[in-house]
Amino acid sequence: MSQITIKDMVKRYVTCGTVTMALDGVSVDINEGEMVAIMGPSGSGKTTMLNMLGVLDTPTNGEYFLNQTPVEKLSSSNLAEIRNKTIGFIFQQFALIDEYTIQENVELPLVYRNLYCSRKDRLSRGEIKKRVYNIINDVGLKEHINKYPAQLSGGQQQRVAIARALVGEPDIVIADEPTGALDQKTGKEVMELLMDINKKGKTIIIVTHDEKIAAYCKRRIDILDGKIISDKASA
Ligand SMILES: Nc1ncnc2c1ncn2[C@@H]1O[C@H](COP(=O)(O)OP(=O)(O)OP(=O)(O)O)[C@@H](O)[C@H]1O
Repeated sequence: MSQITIKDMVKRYVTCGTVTMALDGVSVDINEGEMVAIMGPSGSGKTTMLNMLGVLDTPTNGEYFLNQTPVEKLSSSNLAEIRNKTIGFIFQQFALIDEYTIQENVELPLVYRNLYCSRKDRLSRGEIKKRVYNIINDVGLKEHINKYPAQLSGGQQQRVAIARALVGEPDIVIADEPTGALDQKTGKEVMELLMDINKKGKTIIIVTHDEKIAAYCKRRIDILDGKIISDKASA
């Protein structure tokens, strides 16, 4: 059964009387455990689609079912919970907080979660520390846990961002050009890490314009002018 179903999704922007169809009738199903690349030239609608998949934005028309639940029926607190618990996000420029240590950056999703969840579901300080340590260890950065982002290389910073995306144990990881700010060798290491995470059962959706990065994914969806023009297994 599909984890994600999008049906006839349209996103229309109107700026100074000019209409842009950023998404023009997109339909797609993504199953649990898939690793999917979304590809297309600049302006084709990739980021718009990612924003929809991540429930960061609402479509003009169309439907989105996440685990068979219609997203449009969810309250804003349910949506916030999905963004915190069900989906982990990774961005091109890492989006780490410079003034926070690696430990503090990675624990942020759990700190936010404690603010809204019921008292009985709250994680103790000790549990948070343990989960953060384990995930930082998994991405190979335990000796850097008390450093600040500026003291790490680009590849290491992206590993921190991956740890932060995973610490809440999401089912789906969404990555927007995760290797875009990295050299080729470091980008390859980050993709190998994402492949390992996918092998553990997480669904991974990556926006990229890089053929080499798309080749790590089992499925490739090409977008042009807001429409899916191809959806197939990677060669
Ligand atoms: N907030 C907005 N207001 C108006 N138009 C927008 C807005 N966001 C995106 N667009 C337009 O929608 C279209 C799709 O943009 P989108 O950012 O999704 O493309 P993209 O494929 O991610 O491009 P890139 O690879 O350059 O990031 C573009 O024509 C863009 O100019």
